[in-house]
Amino acid sequence: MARLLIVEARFYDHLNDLLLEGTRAAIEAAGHEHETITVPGALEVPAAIALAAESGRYDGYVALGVVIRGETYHFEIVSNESARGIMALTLDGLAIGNGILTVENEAQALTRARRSEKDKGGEAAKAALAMLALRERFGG
Ligand SMILES: Nc1c(NC[C@H](O)[C@H](O)[C@H](O)CO)[nH]c(=O)[nH]c1=O
Ligand SMILES: CC(=O)[C@@H](O)COP(=O)(O)O
Repeated sequence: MARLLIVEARFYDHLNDLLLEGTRAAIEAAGHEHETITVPGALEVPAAIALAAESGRYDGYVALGVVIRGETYHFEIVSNESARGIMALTLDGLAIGNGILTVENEAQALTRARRSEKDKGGEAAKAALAMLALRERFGG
């Protein structure tokens, strides 16, 4: 049984609740266990994963959050830099699924967060599990 850490950037409570539902369902359906920690925003997710990885307590990670475009360039910073940080961690060998939504509006977020629709939270969990299986296949 694998232990996954869900790292959620809780910027929009109602959207994160939907993402978490899909993520947790996917992990439990695969017979694994999970814990959840919360950070303020997507920019804090990579560092939180890095800190958790130092503990050696987790086999994989799921990053969750929602970034909705506002009026300024900050959308690009938050979206691109959180993704870049997560990608760097995956290239260091961590099994991570990235379920941080980067969208234009709440309607786009709702469709992707709902388990009954695009279920991006479940998708991210399955990606983390797939990478964990791949690492185990190669003896990591
Ligand atoms: N606007 C959104 C943010 N912004 C906050 C940053 O992620 C970060 O917490 C802050 O800059 C302090 O370091 N975060 C989201 O997750 N979603 C947003 O829409
Ligand atoms: C994605 C963001 O950081 C965004 O919510 C910030 O809004 P604004 O660009 O209007 O300050």
